[in-house]
Amino acid sequence: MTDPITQGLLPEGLRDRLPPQAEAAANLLRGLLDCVAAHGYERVQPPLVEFEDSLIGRLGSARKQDLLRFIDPVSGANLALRHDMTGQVGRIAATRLAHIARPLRLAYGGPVLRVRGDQLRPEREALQAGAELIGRDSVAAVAEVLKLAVEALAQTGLTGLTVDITLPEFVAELAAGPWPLEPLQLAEAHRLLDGKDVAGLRALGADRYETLIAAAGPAAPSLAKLRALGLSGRAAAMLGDAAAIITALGDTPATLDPTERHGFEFQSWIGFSIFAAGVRGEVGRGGAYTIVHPNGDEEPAVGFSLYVDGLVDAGLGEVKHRRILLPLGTAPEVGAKLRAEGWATVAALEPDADARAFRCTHRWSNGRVNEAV
Ligand SMILES: N[C@@H](Cc1c[nH]c[nH+]1)C(=O)O
Repeated sequence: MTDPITQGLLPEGLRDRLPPQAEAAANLLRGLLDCVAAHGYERVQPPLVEFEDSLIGRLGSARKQDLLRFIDPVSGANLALRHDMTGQVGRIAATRLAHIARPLRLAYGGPVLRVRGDQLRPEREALQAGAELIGRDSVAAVAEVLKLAVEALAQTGLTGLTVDITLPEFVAELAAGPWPLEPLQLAEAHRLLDGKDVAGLRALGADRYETLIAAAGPAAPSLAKLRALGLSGRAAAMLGDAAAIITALGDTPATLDPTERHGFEFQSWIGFSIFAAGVRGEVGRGGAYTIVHPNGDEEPAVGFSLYVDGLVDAGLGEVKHRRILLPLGTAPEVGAKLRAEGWATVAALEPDADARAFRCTHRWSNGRVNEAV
């Protein structure tokens, strides 16, 4: 009989990381957080588990069914595993760090858990690293955050970075002003735009919104098409702000889709996804959003979360340690000196140990470093 437990099987969507990927993941996380820290973002470490209501209430990004929930056997409270750290950082900013001057720059890294994987990413556990700039969601703030995300990803060795920008409130802005829609029509228009359903929009009498589908694409032509619509007010201001952010991105190619909302459930005026060559799915995601304080005050913020697993799977972050076997009885000072020089030393526990069997490229013998044979 093959019993899944004795076979060491894991529940669906969960996996072990083995050498060298486990170390690669830790290296990548450290590299990303070092980059963010160098820009003044200070690390916070929220817990893995919180009150279910706190994870659902904050930012409105999760529904009950998105969380792995359980009853705390100690307190009887309903708890859940975090599925994203942004809301937790918002909670910290709005409570324990409410008295700290804004803008407040915070960083975080750790595992998150989704109840369900999707086709692109069947894994349920993900290693997230991110930064949140709290107290601002201006063009300058968004540009800082987006450029930082790109810089952090680029230093891992990723290439072919591209940024997809969306304006999750743009359609609602048009519906409230220049291209009026009733609330029910707006909800339907959103749904049709999500499905890029031109015929549906016509049937709804929202023909004008068709042009938004055609306008999605590489940033410069997209902006030109959207500007040609001759909009004014906040919708026009959003386009101007998006243009400034795209300019700030410099050489990093960007696309603009003014209607995309999927995956941006809590982001406000701007959201973005980052992709890279050789990595399946997004390597990062972020945008502007609102933090609600205990007294009901609302505070703007902008940030990003990077997803480390795709980078590990692409082979990044692996350090090729030079491994040397120290035969039984080697003086401790020899090992200390070699480690100080950057070697990983592997101490033999028996005489005649075979360096290759311990995956060592070298062996200490005759008082010096020798290639393993
Ligand atoms: N945490 C969000 C991205 C984000 C960070 N800050 C704002 N938005 C996500 O992973 O989808």
